[in-house]
Amino acid sequence: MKKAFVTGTGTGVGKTIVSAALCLHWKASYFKPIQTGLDSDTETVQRLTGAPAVPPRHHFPEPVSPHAAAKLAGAEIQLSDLQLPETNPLVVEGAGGVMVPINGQHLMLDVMAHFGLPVVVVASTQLGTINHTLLTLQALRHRNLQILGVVQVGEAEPTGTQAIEHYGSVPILFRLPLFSELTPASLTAFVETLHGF
Ligand SMILES: Nc1ncnc2c1ncn2[C@@H]1O[C@H](COP(=O)(O)OP(=O)(O)OP(=O)(O)O)[C@@H](O)[C@H]1O
Ligand SMILES: C[C@H](N)[C@H](N)CCCCCC(=O)O
Ligand SMILES: [Mg+2]
Repeated sequence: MKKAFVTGTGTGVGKTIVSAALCLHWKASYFKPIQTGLDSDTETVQRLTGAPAVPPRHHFPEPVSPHAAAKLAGAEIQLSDLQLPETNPLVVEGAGGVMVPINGQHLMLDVMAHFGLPVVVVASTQLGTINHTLLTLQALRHRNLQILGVVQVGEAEPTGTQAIEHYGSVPILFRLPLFSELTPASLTAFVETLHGF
């Protein structure tokens, strides 16, 4: 099944760029159910891939946690409002990391359980990633969510990679290097090197 929910160890780790890579690799559609801030991850993915995209269910202007962005907009995100598109293959991107609140009682983890998709965890290769990644994996397993693997973003760092594989009992699907120029061509060239999933 070429469907995944792309989460990460936090905001700004590279979920959108990894989602774009997966959209190219799987020839998948893209869906970002909850967007906060004036930037649009959907526009970024479409610029880099041309992938079909389902518009966000919620897009709030304040670049803060979804629960707060909704409140500032005089709204509230309901889990029942979030419907998974039928399209296949499909890449869904969360907002921030797994413990990000979407309303007064639900977290991004609840959105992931609601959708029931296998999960890809995006993590930096920088120092600190072992702790962040193992905590994220523990939270996912606590909710019995299927984990496809970890995608690392950044320069190769074998100590962290080996520790995450060993202590996290999880495959590293691939490592996305930092591109000096992030373009459809450079991302496509990288994706052509991917095999096996
Ligand atoms: N492999 C990469 N090479 C170059 N720049 C990158 C790479 N991955 C991410 N970036 C840049 O780092 C910043 C954060 O990446 P990105 O937007 O993918 O994070 P995110 O996890 O999706 O954040 P959010 O939680 O806001 O959705 C962006 O400016 C993006 O262009
Ligand atoms: C605004 C940012 N780009 C994301 N859309 C939302 C990140 C929420 C992070 C909340 C937190 O973990 O403190
Ligand atoms: Mg993003």
